[in-house]
Parts: sequence; C-alpha cells; structure tokens
Amino acid sequence: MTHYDLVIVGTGSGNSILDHRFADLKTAIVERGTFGGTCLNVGCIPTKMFVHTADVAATPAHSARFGVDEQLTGVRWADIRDRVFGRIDPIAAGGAQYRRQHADNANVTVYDGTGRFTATKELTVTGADGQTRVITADRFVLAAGSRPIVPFVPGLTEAGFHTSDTVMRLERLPARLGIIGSGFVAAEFAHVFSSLGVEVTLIARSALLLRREDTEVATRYTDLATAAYDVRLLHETIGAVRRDDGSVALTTLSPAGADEVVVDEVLVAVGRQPNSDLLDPAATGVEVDQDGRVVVDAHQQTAVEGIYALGDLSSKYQLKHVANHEARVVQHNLLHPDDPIESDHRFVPAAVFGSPQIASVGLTEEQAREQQVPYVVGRAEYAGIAYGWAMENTTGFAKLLADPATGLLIGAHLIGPHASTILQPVIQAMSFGLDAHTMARGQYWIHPALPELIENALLNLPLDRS
Ligand SMILES: Cc1cc2nc3c(=O)[nH]c(=O)nc-3n(C[C@H](O)[C@H](O)[C@H](O)COP(=O)(O)OP(=O)(O)OC[C@H]3O[C@@H](n4cnc5c(N)ncnc54)[C@H](O)[C@@H]3O)c2cc1C
Ligand SMILES: NC(=O)c1ccc[n+]([C@@H]2O[C@H](COP(=O)([O-])OP(=O)(O)OC[C@H]3O[C@@H](n4cnc5c(N)ncnc54)[C@H](O)[C@@H]3O)[C@@H](O)[C@H]2O)c1
Repeated sequence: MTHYDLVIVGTGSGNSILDHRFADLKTAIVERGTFGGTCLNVGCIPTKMFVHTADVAATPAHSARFGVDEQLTGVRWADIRDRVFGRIDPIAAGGAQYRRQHADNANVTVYDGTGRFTATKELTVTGADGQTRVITADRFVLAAGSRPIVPFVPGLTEAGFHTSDTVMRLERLPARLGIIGSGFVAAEFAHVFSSLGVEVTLIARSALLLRREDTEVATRYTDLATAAYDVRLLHETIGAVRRDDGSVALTTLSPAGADEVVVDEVLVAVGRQPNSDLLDPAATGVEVDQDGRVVVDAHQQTAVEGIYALGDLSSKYQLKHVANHEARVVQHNLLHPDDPIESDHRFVPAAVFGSPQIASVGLTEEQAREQQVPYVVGRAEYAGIAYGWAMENTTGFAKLLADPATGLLIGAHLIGPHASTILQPVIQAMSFGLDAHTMARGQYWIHPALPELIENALLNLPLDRS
C-alpha cells in the first residue's frame, strides 16, 4: 500500500489541476481509459471537428439560392475520420507521456486501471490485467466523469449498436443511421451524418426534440429537423434485430401503434450517467444522490474533508466549461484550504452544434413562469438584420427574457447560424449585472454583423423604463 498526499481519479478535467504549485506533493493520478477523458477523446473536440466538416459538406445544398451552383461530388469518410483522430490521438498520448515521464512530473505516479474505494480514503486500483494496487491519500479529487446510458431494448446488444464513444470511428459510412434519443448527441450526430450523405432516422420518445430547451426553440428545431431527417416523435424503441443482410430492424411503439425502422447502424444517445458506481464513494463516506451524482458543497468538497469532486461525476450540467470551472475551484481550494472559493453556477450557458445551432443561458420562459419570476420577452429574427438577409436566413431567432423592473437579463435562447458565438455578450451581461438598456445603447454594435440580432432583441424588450 502506497500513501500519497493527493490522488486524482480521472484524467479529463482532473488532469488540468496539477501544475508546478503541486510539485511538493506526492501525487497519484488514476485513469481507466484513454488519457485526457471524454472532451478530448470522444466528446467536444472530435464532435466539433466533425460538425465543421459537416457544415462544409452541407454548403452546396444551400448555395444555389445565392446564384452559386455547387455540387457535392463525394465525401471521403476515412480521410475525414483520420484527420480528426490523427490530430487528437497524439494529443492524448502526449498528455499521458508528459505525466508519466517529464521531469515536471517527478512527483506524479500514473496508475492505469479502475479506482474503487475500499475503505476510508483507500482506493483499490484494478488494472486491465486484473492486478490490484491499493493506494491511500490525505486528499482526493474525484473527476471520474460519466458514460453513455444504454437503455434496455430487447435484442439491441445482440444486434450491435454504437454510442458517441464509438460512432466517430466507424470503419465505413453506413447508408442509413438510426439514432435513438433526441438530445445534444442526437442533434449533433444527425447533422454530421446527414450532411455526409447518410439517411438519418431520429427516434424520439418525447413529443419534441431537444425538449429541455425553451419550448419555442425546441419547436422550431423539431420542425427544421423533421424537414431534414426522418423524425419519429413519441416512438419508444422496443426491439432490435440484425438481419442476414446486415441491416438492423428497430421496432418502435407509438400512440399510432407498432412501427419498424430499418437501418445499417444504430446510435444510442439517451443521456449519460455518472461513473460513481465504478468508484463506490460510499466506501469512503462520500454521498451520492438519486441520480448517481457525487454530492458536493459550493467549494466542490464532499461531506468528507479533503475529498473533492468535479465535472460530470458531480454536476448536473455535464458540460466541459463547467468541469473546467470546477477544476479551477478545486485547484484553488487544494492550494488554499484556509481561503476556499465557491463555484459560480449562476449563468451556465450551453450550445448544441447541430443544424441549425442552438445556444442558451439562464431560464427558459417555461421555467420563469413555473418559478413565478417576473419577466418580459424581447425577440429578434435573423431575417430582420442585414447579415441575416445576406445569409438568406428565414428561420433563426433570438429570444431574451428580462426582469421588467430592473432590465436585468434572466434568460436567452438562440437558434440559427453561429448562435453559440452570438450568445457570448449576453452571458457577459448576465454575469456582470449589465441591464438590457445599458447593454443595448451603452456600446457600439458592429454593423452589419450578426450580434445586431442581440441588439434588436434587447431593444424589443418591453421594460418598465427604457
Ligand atoms: C459526444 C459528446 C460531445 C460533447 N460536446 C460538448 C461540447 O461541445 N461542449 C461541452 O461543454 N461539453 C460537451 N460534452 C460534455 C463534456 O465532454 C463533458 O462534460 C466533460 O468532458 C466532462 O469532463 P470530466 O472531467 O468531468 O469527465 P471526463 O472527461 O469524462 O473524465 C473522466 C475520466 O475518468 C476516467 N474514470 C472514470 N471512472 C474511473 C475510475 N473509477 N477509475 C479511474 N478512472 C476513471 C474515465 O476513463 C475518464 O477518462 C460532450 C460530451 C459528449 C459525449
Ligand atoms: N454541445 C454540447 O455541449 C454537448 C454535445 C453533446 C453532449 N453533451 C453533453 O452530454 C450529455 C449527454 O448527451 P445526450 O444527448 O446523450 O443526452 P441528453 O440528456 O441531452 O438527451 C437525451 C435524450 O434522450 C431521451 N431519452 C432518455 N431515455 C430514452 C430512451 N430510453 N429512449 C429514447 N429516448 C430517451 C431523453 O428524453 C433526452 O431527450 C448532455 O447532457 C450534454 O450535457 C454536450
């Protein structure tokens, strides 16, 4: 048994904690999978590299209305895939090598294997070969992330399916892809594969795609997706079977009765579960909530002194910018235990990089109503601003919610080109308490750029005083 000052479980956001300020601490870092975690290897980074490629591939389909006749003559899947992972895999390998071998990390030992608590502040690490090593520490950082949920569907395991962990490394592009689910992963991969020429069928249990977005945004997205893909709403997948010709028949049940969807590959995208079950935090006295999330306080500390948790393991947001923020908080609190700081989860934004993009921050209109928060709504359409005309966009819009008395923004919801970028000034205004009128009129807005969408929505807010 080896004792450490600090043990970090998970090399996603957890790996970013260690720097020269920890050089005096005898430290271990434990990883069961690929060094670098979800965002780098199977999450944000590769998906967005595929999304940009999809945007490029989709361009010819929209170019004729500008008087430009373009044709997509083919996509080279192997080249697309290998460009993405040719860039990413060396970064993961380099990160692992840096921790294992570089002089900067003389104080760090990397353990390959799954960490599981076996007693208070005692972790047993089981390697792929089944060998176990027991380590103890004064302090722990639990950054073990989450993994895709696979719902029980009779026959699905035998038929074979992909998750976001594997679908980006497909050997070849399928002609038809069935996606079970209707959230972030479903929307992004529907755009990616459809733009590359794959027939996409989205099988959603709910009546709306992206149903956690503001309802107006989710409704607009559902309408646009229905025009672009084969969308089956209110369909529960109840069976799967791989046929002799290699296709997979998915049986679904909807209010209209049983139905069948025949595809070549299946992507399961129904959410992610925290990896707390692998860690058994209870064995060290750390509490887990009913959704499997490790419970932390505002300092990211669990109920056990010196054990911190961050990211998808403990956060309901499951977003990389949140995991990064929490990792910085944990880093500070490890370095300055007598002067701890708190995480700031007041205004957490999110973006779906599908087609079109969606970006949001703060309350939806439905949440504001439920919580009885006073609000007014200001809207603007891409079709109402000059750059929106340039893009011939007729479907995108911004919807802002503000407190009518103070003018402070309480929510923002965008659907349309570059929504993830255009939202940023709103996040800034909310974070720093800038009211809508000052934001709209206290600065220049570059004309005729896309952020004029926000300027117009701000000016359209029916505030008590403006
Ligand atoms: C397809 C996809 C696209 C995404 N796109 C975006 C995006 O565009 N923007 C965004 O903000 N977020 C995105 N996310 C979410 C984002 O990737 C995660 O929120 C973030 O990576 C979580 O970081 P983490 O450090 O908490 O966990 P992870 O990065 O998952 O790190 C956890 C690590 O711990 C290891 N581990 C787990 N259990 C153990 C154990 N018991 N012992 C040892 N090691 C263990 C795992 O192998 C893993 O490497 C996406 C996610 C997916 C799946
Ligand atoms: N751009 C981004 O920031 C980004 C991109 C991808 C993933 N992510 C993160 O990863 C997480 C996981 O993404 P996701 O799309 O898998 O989950 P999600 O939570 O976004 O959506 C899952 C959807 O599947 C539905 N569902 C649940 N069980 C089902 C079942 N048995 N059959 C059919 N549908 C079912 C849910 O109702 C929900 O609408 C997200 O919560 C997000 O935080 C972020």
